[in-house]
Amino acid sequence: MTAIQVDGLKKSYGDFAAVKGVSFTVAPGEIFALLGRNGAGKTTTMEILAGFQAPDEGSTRVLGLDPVRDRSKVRARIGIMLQEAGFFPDLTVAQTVDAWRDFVAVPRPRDEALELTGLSAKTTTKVRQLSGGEKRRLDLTLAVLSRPDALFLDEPTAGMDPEARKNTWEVIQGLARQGTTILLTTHYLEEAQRLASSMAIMDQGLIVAGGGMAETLSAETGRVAFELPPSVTPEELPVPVVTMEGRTAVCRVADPDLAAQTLLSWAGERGLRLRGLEVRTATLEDLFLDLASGEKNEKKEVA
Ligand SMILES: Nc1ncnc2c1ncn2[C@@H]1O[C@H](COP(=O)(O)OP(=O)(O)OP(=O)(O)O)[C@@H](O)[C@H]1O
Repeated sequence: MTAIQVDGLKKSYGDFAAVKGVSFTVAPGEIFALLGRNGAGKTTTMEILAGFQAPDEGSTRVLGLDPVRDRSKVRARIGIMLQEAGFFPDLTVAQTVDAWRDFVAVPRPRDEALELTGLSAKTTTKVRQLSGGEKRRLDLTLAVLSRPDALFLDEPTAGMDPEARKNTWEVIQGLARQGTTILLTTHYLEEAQRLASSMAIMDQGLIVAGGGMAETLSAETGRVAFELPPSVTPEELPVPVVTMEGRTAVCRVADPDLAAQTLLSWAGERGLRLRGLEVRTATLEDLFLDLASGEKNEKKEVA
């Protein structure tokens, strides 16, 4: 059973192909991150799933329904938080939530929704007096009012301070634990890595990497970095150095623990210290940088 299914999705704006054949699935209760640079096609994909736009080609299913043909049924069961919220600036937070509750069949009580997103203290504040991060939280409040089965969150934590971001992660994780399927986009890779169990990285309308977060990252090379001892050249080391970042030697290896052990015993035999030794498995950021440098190399080869 899948909550969201996308097969061969394509969408153009005039002559410009924004999404060029995208496929992925999201299981019920899963948090799925759609990642990629500005203009990669993430919002377009999300808007099609939320029924705001029709695809040119391909099929999409949300909770087993067609987001265009079964638009009203889908809308009743999903929550949406897009990049730009259309609030009335002169309404208070409470008035905004109350107005929105009128559109929802069985809405959460206003106070419960505001408590959930950490906005209880701002009930009587006018929307135009909210900070950027607080507006995102108000948007999230409206998205969860209907207790949706699937949530679409386009950059949900943009503009939030670290504490608000962490609180929002907890809200999102809590909703997923209760069974809500969540598709989110974000430019914060640490956020995606922390929240999502699956992901797709889009570039120029195509998925260039994707799958389970843990599986994808464990297939990537890890990183061992340390300060190169003054008397040593990178060529002498028992593990190949890929880059020097100032005096820091960086090795990219499949098994970073083993590489660190090899380096430490090599240094020990020579009475050397590897200051600032850092050993870690791959992060999403490494994957992004690898994709970007692979692309650069391809461009060089073509040139
Ligand atoms: N209504 C539109 N008309 C024409 N071009 C559009 C329209 N909407 C989006 N595009 C273009 O399609 C491409 C993909 O846009 P999209 O908003 O899906 O990207 P994104 O991955 O969400 O980017 P970001 O991270 O900046 O939000 C961009 O080049 C954008 O300029």
